[in-house]
Amino acid sequence: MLTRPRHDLSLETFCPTTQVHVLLASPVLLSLLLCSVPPPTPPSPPRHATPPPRRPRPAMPLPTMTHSSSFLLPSPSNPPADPTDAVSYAVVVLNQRLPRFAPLVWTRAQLRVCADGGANRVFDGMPELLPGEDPDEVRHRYKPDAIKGDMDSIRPEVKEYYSNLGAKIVDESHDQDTTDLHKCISFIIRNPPGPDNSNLCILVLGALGGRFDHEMGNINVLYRFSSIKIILLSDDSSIFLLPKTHSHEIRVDPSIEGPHCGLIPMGAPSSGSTTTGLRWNLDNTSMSYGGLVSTSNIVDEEKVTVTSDSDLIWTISLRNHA
Ligand SMILES: Nc1ncnc2c1ncn2[C@@H]1O[C@H](COP(=O)(O)OP(=O)(O)OP(=O)(O)O)[C@@H](O)[C@H]1O
Ligand SMILES: Cc1ncc(C[n+]2csc(CCO)c2C)c(N)n1
Repeated sequence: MLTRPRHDLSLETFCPTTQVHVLLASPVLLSLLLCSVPPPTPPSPPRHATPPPRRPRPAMPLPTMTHSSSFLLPSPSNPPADPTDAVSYAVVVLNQRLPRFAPLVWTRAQLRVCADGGANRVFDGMPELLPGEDPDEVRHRYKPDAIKGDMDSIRPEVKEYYSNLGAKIVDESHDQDTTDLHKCISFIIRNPPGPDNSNLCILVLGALGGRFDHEMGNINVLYRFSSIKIILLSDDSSIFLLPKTHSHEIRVDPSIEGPHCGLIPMGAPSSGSTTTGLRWNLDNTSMSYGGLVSTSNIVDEEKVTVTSDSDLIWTISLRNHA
């Protein structure tokens, strides 16, 4: 409710008419009154000069961003009604044990990049994940398009092997300020597998577990490239950023993921986040790192929606057989 501003109080408010009449009857009192009367206040500006109080604008609905883990399904999901909506996937392999679904994700992707020692993991790990097959044939089939990084972890024979198969090998050891994952993401953005970056989704294998500084650096990449869809994957979890510029619809396929999930305001506090589809939903709730973060939440519906005034990290557990 608006209160009347102080400067609008007039003399009349202080001197009801009856009192003024009594005072006017005595000349002495009249002169006293004239002395004690404060100098006339400047006339208040006409009402129309004061801008009317601002009404809050009705909030523009945010565009919706949809998310799905269908790339983890053994057979590709229904093709989109409009083929221009088709997602183009790129995969980045980091220097960590390959998740069990690495061969599947590799096959789904149209561009495959190894971050330095990630090439060793593909060389050693793909034949291990496909035990019934000839290791040389597997290595030949799972050839990276590019290997990027500061090249202090790739073994010389692995480098030579993939170089002979035509992989692009880029030594960026001169840059000691960005991680190998960062370098790989920059490379993919400059060489997208689709017509542009609008329907690009980058799947990162081996981003979690292991060294904590690496894990935090990997999550930081989600923030540094917040306009690009990037999904960090391990055997147990999938993690991605929900930028505040959009409202989010997360399609959850219970055959491959859930029920455990989390929503974490890592970069900045949120003064209002709202969700549907979770066991413990938020209703314009504040969250902060150091205050409320949503962990051990449970997905209750196959569609989860999230809107927030801050970028949030979404994470969901992956089922063991995915
Ligand atoms: N233990 C780990 N946990 C999580 N991610 C890792 C781990 N080790 C490596 N990575 C990821 O794999 C990428 C390549 O790692 P690699 O060991 O080849 O190089 P590095 O010199 O340790 O990494 P960087 O040059 O990026 O500091 C790293 O940038 C990081 O993203
Ligand atoms: C404040 C600060 N901390 C650490 C590094 C070192 N660093 C960051 S990323 C990276 C890997 C390069 O492949 C290295 C060595 C830095 N430059 N600045």
